[in-house]
Amino acid sequence: MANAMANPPAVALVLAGGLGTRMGRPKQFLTLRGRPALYHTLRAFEEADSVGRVYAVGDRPRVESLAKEAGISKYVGCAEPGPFRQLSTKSGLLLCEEDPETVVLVHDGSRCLVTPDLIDRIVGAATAEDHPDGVVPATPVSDTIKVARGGEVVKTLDRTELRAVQTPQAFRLGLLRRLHEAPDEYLGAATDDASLVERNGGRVLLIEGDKTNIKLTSPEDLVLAEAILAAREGDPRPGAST
Ligand SMILES: Nc1ccn([C@@H]2O[C@H](COP(=O)(O)OP(=O)(O)OP(=O)(O)O)[C@@H](O)[C@H]2O)c(=O)n1
Ligand SMILES: C[C@](O)(CO)[C@H](O)COP(=O)(O)O
Repeated sequence: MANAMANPPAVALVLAGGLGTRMGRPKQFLTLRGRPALYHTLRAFEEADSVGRVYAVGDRPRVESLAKEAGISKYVGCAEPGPFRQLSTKSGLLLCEEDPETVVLVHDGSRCLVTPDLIDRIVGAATAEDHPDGVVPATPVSDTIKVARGGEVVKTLDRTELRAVQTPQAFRLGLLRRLHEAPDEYLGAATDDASLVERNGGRVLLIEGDKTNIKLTSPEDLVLAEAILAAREGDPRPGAST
């Protein structure tokens, strides 16, 4: 009980706005294994013990009806999306009514293969004694990454130091909300939330991510996502139940 008081359950902020330009349509409502992508995302947070409440950002009527269909008992509310990712995060953070010390998990709704295990590991690291300013799941990079300019290689990076980062990313609610008071141009240059903490001099801890926690970005990702879900459900034939 004392431990539960020291570490109140985290809240999740699931981003589901955006146009899906690279996918050709908003991807959070695309069907995977017979369910909208966002359904799978919300279910993972519902099943994660470390999460007490779930907020979303997106088209409110659609998100609410989906949360109901998915049986999300932790669902609290949905904020209006902004014109780009960080303004959607900001909008969602303003809806969160918890104490500033509460851990907030910002997650791409389009990472619909996130697991309760990964979520709980992130919260565990965020509430550990050494109290990092941010916790981010990451995987080693397997391709060689080159810096290019005008179609020509400028240099090749040392990939032993490179990590591909994912969401959920965990922070203290008060800190992340304060960092989102920055001008829109500054927020617009950030491609994830952790980079705002880094630029503010904060300490961001990396924990082992999950290779299957892919982000639906372009059409070919759907094939992979279907296959991963099928394997998790013990079905060797991707798409067989859709
Ligand atoms: N204005 C935005 C843009 C993105 N997102 C969310 O942020 C996550 C990552 O965004 P991204 O993959 O870039 O989505 P889109 O902006 O829709 O895609 P694109 O860049 O191809 O248009 C997604 O879960 C998306 O729903 C959001 O809530 N609000
Ligand atoms: C936050 C993120 O998922 C970390 O990998 C990624 O930066 C989002 O990028 P997007 O272009 O907004 O999809």
